[in-house]
Amino acid sequence: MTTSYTAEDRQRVFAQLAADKAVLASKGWFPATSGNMSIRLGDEPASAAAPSFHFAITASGKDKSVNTPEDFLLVNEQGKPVETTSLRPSAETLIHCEIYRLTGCGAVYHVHTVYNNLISERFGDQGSVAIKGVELIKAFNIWEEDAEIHIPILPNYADIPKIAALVEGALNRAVPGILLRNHGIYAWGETPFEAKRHLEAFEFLFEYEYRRLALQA
Ligand SMILES: CSCCC(=O)C(=O)COP(=O)(O)O
Ligand SMILES: [Zn+2]
Repeated sequence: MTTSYTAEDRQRVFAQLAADKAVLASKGWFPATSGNMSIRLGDEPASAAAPSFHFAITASGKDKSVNTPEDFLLVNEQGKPVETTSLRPSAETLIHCEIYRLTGCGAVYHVHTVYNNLISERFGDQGSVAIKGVELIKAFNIWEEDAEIHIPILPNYADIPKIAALVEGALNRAVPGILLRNHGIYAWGETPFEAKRHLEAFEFLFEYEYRRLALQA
């Protein structure tokens, strides 16, 4: 594959990942080394028609609340490293691959929080959670009044390829995120800025829904 990005692009993307990782870590969203993040390199959309692409992703098992020179590596559309490195890509890289392939997005961020775990468990049996009439739904570029969104929830198999195989069937094109039951949220966007905005909106909505249900109890 001829790459359409330079060494400077690689450094810029690693720096963006480091900056966003620090912000998400400051919110406590990477407990116990959990979570992973990736940003696609190059300008080509990762569509089915052009399935070759590279992305930078967090190395597996790292403490995401600290910055080191060994936090990120480059992989291809199959999740295989494309540079010589001792680092292992995230154990969940195949889920990132599938999200890029299906959506052509530019960044995928994944975090584990108490609220996303509780909501995914509460609504896991129905396969999605509905949230309606909250202003922050506009963060997903959904502007209709009193909008309702349905966030898909997948089972949390230990076998990551088994989860990745379910992403296509679960994807809701209007909603840039998927919950894994009792695990966490994957959120994506055309840019890292958008992926982070979507992630923050999801987490707000999960806390909102948890507290709304608690008020009713
Ligand atoms: C202790 S977290 C379990 C693995 C996980 O769900 C996760 O998000 C982090 O895995 P990675 O390989 O990306 O560090
Ligand atoms: Zn995870």
